Amino acid sequence: MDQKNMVAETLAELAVQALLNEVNLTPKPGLVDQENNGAHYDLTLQLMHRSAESLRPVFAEIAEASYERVPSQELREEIAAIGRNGEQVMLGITGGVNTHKGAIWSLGLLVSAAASDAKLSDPEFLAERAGTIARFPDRYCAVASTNGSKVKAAYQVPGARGEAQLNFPHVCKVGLPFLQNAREKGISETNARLDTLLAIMSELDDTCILHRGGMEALETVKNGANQVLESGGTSTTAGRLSLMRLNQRMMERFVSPGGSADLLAAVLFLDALQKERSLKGGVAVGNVTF
Ligand SMILES: CC(C)(COP(=O)(O)OP(=O)(O)OC[C@H]1O[C@@H](n2cnc3c(N)ncnc32)[C@H](O)[C@@H]1O)[C@@H](O)C(=O)NCCC(=O)NCCS
Ligand SMILES: Nc1ncnc2c1ncn2[C@@H]1O[C@H](COP(=O)(O)OP(=O)(O)OP(=O)(O)O)[C@@H](O)[C@H]1O
Repeated sequence: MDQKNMVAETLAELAVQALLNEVNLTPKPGLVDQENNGAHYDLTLQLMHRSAESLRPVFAEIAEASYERVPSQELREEIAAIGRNGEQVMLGITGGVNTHKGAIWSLGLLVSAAASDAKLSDPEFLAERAGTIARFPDRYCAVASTNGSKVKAAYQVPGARGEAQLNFPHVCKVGLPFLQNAREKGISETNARLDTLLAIMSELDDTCILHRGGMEALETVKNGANQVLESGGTSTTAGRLSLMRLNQRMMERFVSPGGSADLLAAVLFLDALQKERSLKGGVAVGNVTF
């Protein structure tokens, strides 16, 4: 196996593991997890697993296409075609159900950035490069009426595309520092990840929530997530009770934070990649890697 294949296989494995770790994390409010299907009639844990596994070749193809290439419009358009095909692969596996559309987008861009230079390990630098790729126009992008496009027009929020084009602020400025901080406090890995999800939910304008429940539901979710963290987080009894109340409110409104789940997967991907590349000797100093 040559270097390019090795990089592609490793990145695809890390991306799939990030998706599996996100969906297996339990108990998440509104989302599919090991206890229940959250606010979803058409999703199950098994379907999410099958969908995640089906995306391995898609992420590998994105990595191969991006290997040792600088960001450009050409690269953007090439990986967009692979990403769109990935959505079809996903829909074929799930019988038309959207399991991982947002995740293909966010992780696909981060995989592309990581393949462009196999020595890069700094999460913020990788997110910045992914943002650079996302900011190039894609001439072949269909003007589709999606849930996200309707909500973005109605509420003037950046959505999945904006989050990437802004260099993933909810991953780099919210999720990753929160995860790191929770670990330093000695909080268990499961609770640290749950708290990280809540931190993202407390700030993100998630178009999944806006689409189903409008601004009132989004505010309820943001405030509720904040309350869990202010009660001490999911490792405390008060925090767990607050999480149960939030989950109940979300189930009543039938809303689910799919965008926050995708960005948690992005956090877990960048975190695992940094560990993997640091072990192999890639040391990031600021924006320069030696
Ligand atoms: C940008 C995408 C997600 C479409 O965005 P749009 O807002 O129209 O989408 P839609 O409502 O169908 O899905 C958005 C999904 O993003 C996630 N999401 C929601 N809110 C957010 C947010 N604020 N930040 C990040 N992700 C979010 C959710 O999972 C949601 O389901 C994407 O499907 C796309 O354009 N793909 C084209 C292929 C491509 O360019 N790929 C590039 C590399 S893979
Ligand atoms: N554990 C999870 N549970 C549910 N959704 C998730 C999970 N992880 C990620 N997601 C993301 O959530 C999105 C699916 O959310 P949702 O079902 O609300 O979207 P939709 O099918 O576009 O809208 P709707 O179901 O409101 O018509 C996917 O794009 C996926 O990436």
